[in-house]
Amino acid sequence: MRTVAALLAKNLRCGFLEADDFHPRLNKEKMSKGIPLTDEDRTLWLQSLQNATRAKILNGENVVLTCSALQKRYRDVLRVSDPDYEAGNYDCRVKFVCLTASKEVIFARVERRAKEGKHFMPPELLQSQLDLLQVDESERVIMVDATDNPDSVVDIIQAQIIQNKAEVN
Ligand SMILES: Nc1ncnc2c1ncn2[C@@H]1O[C@H](COP(=O)(O)OP(=O)(O)OP(=O)(O)O)[C@@H](O)[C@H]1O
Ligand SMILES: O=C(O)[C@H](O)[C@@H](O)[C@H](O)[C@H](O)CO
Repeated sequence: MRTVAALLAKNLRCGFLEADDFHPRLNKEKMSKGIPLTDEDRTLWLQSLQNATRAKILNGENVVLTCSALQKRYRDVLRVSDPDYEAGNYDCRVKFVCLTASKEVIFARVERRAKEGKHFMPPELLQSQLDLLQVDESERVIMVDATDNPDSVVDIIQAQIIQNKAEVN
């Protein structure tokens, strides 16, 4: 996500936030030992992400946030960043993009990155993340194939955002 999000933010000429930077040290230590976080571990983290994106929105800015917002209830916390959000209104200012790939592709990418010492996330945690992933069509999450090259992925995301806007208006 970081790869694609950084490019998207550059194209949109806006800021970019990485949710991993908001984890307390204990959460990162837990994950690096191969222990999945609990909902309790995620509560303050999601709240701090909500605060950060809300500050951008209130300042009239766009922002791209990379975040494993795996569950609808996590995404709902982030939707509240939009001061005009009304529960269940999935056309609010907070848009979600889910980058999709097979478990094998994601595992290989995460494994390579971990071996290079570039990230705390061990690939063994992937299954616990996939077990939590929940996306319902009615939520209008934009689904994009992450096996394309990053430039194409970004083009597709931008086109999809425009199309969704046209459908709502
Ligand atoms: N479209 C792509 N094609 C090939 N490799 C990619 C692509 N996108 C990302 N990668 C590679 O996959 C690895 C993980 O990518 P990235 O760091 O963007 O993922 P992430 O979703 O931010 O991960 P996490 O959620 O664990 O932080 C990186 O080594 C990156 O170079
Ligand atoms: O809620 C969580 O379990 C965490 O946020 C994870 O999703 C990782 O931090 C992420 O996948 C690695 O970037």
